[in-house]
Amino acid sequence: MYGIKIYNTLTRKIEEFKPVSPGFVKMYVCGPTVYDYNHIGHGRVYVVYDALKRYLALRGYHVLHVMNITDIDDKIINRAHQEKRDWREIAETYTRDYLESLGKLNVKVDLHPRVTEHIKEIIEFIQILIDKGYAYVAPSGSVYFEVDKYPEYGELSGRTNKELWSQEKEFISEKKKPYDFALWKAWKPGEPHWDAPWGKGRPGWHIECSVMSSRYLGRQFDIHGGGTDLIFPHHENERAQSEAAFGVKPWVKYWVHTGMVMMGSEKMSKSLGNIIPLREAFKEWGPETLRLWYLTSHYRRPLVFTEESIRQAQKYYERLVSVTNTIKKLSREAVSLHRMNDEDLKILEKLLEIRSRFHEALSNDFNTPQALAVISEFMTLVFKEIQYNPKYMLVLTAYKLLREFNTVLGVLDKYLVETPEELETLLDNVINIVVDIRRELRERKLYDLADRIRSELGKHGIILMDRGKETTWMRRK
Ligand SMILES: Nc1ncnc2c1ncn2[C@@H]1O[C@H](COP(=O)(O)OP(=O)(O)OP(=O)(O)O)[C@@H](O)[C@H]1O
Ligand SMILES: [Zn+2]
Repeated sequence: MYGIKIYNTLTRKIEEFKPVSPGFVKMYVCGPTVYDYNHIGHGRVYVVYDALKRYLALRGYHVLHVMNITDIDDKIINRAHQEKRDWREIAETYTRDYLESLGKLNVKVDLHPRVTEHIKEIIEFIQILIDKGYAYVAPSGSVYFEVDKYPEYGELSGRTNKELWSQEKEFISEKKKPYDFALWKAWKPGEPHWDAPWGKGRPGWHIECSVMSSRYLGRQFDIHGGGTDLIFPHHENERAQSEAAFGVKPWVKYWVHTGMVMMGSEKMSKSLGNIIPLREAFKEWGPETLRLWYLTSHYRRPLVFTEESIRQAQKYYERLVSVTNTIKKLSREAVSLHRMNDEDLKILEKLLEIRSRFHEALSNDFNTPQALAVISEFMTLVFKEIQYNPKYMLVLTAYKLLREFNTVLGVLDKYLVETPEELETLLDNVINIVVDIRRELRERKLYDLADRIRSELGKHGIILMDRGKETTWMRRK
């Protein structure tokens, strides 16, 4: 099997993937600021890391996936003021929308830490930075990270020129340097606040991710994700804070960033007003199509929204459903044969070669569009060859492969489970076979075996009634 390789934004190279602890992958992804409905740009981040996690799990790793919820922030406070609502209510409303969206997209996150539930840890972390001389308290009571104390600043984003570091201009008058950034924001009237040793206030944005990732994943972990829009300043700042506080290098082994969902040549963004909310997209195209659409482009590339590209994803999804139904039908009807001819062997080899290329694509910097192209070849093989040569072994192998593909795609779950009706039919068929064999046993006067079958089935509520040579049966409800 292919070794997994992944692109690391920090080194700008595709690297061999080796987690800090063998077999255990710790992954942190920057989640949403819950001040508005999620749009289809956010959905890409959710789906890409979920699919990556599923692939790593398929390759035998245990993955712990943490995604934070930013439930206190300038954007939430502003929204609360605009709408004259409590900031907690705003956060609650859009957290619900976020969690519902994940459910629809079939994204499973292991832990969802919220900032407001980690204020104590945030204060302790800031205190460490102050004690170690990396942070200073301004006269207002705000606390800033002193960027000049961390020599590696700018490496992640490739901004080696300090001129390009300037941020949080509104605090410029009290910062030592224009590029220092807030760890703690002093309280202003009308704003939520918590008590801290240097005065009441609330956490800055970047500190939460350093704190919550280390709280759940330890002081060093494997994958840190989020959109490319977060590389500067957010991830640059997170890295500076964490490496300064822990003295561990590297804090994160692989920085993995997803490209932006674009509207034409612009990033899809609330502030530009060019968004499509996820909940509308679900109604229009369905979550499965959307999930596949995200995977049609390489995760590092921008993904430009067009109706045509979504329609293509929809067609692909319909074909996947159709191939699933075909395989299920064949698996019910296929005959088990003990012999295999050369033609069968060739098809079996083709199936296994497809499987191998599926893994080759995904293990090489998680190339999902290539994996989808390989699955497309698989579908053609089922429709053009296996359908007309439904040997049990070929059908079963195809079924197994489809399940394996879906482990990553995550769009066929409802088609791959047997429905209650299908299970009923299966059970009826199995009982009929047992009853038939029992009739033969009775004909051969092997009454002890026949009686044992009747009493064993009886224990499971299946009652056999003999009348002469014939046997009828019923299920005790
Ligand atoms: N257009 C987009 N395409 C892909 N990912 C995006 C897009 N916009 C935001 N993200 C990602 O979604 C996650 C949550 O982002 P966050 O809540 O900070 O978004 P935001 O910046 O508030 O959105 P907006 O720019 O629309 O206001 C982050 O990982 C971010 O990188
Ligand atoms: Zn973050």
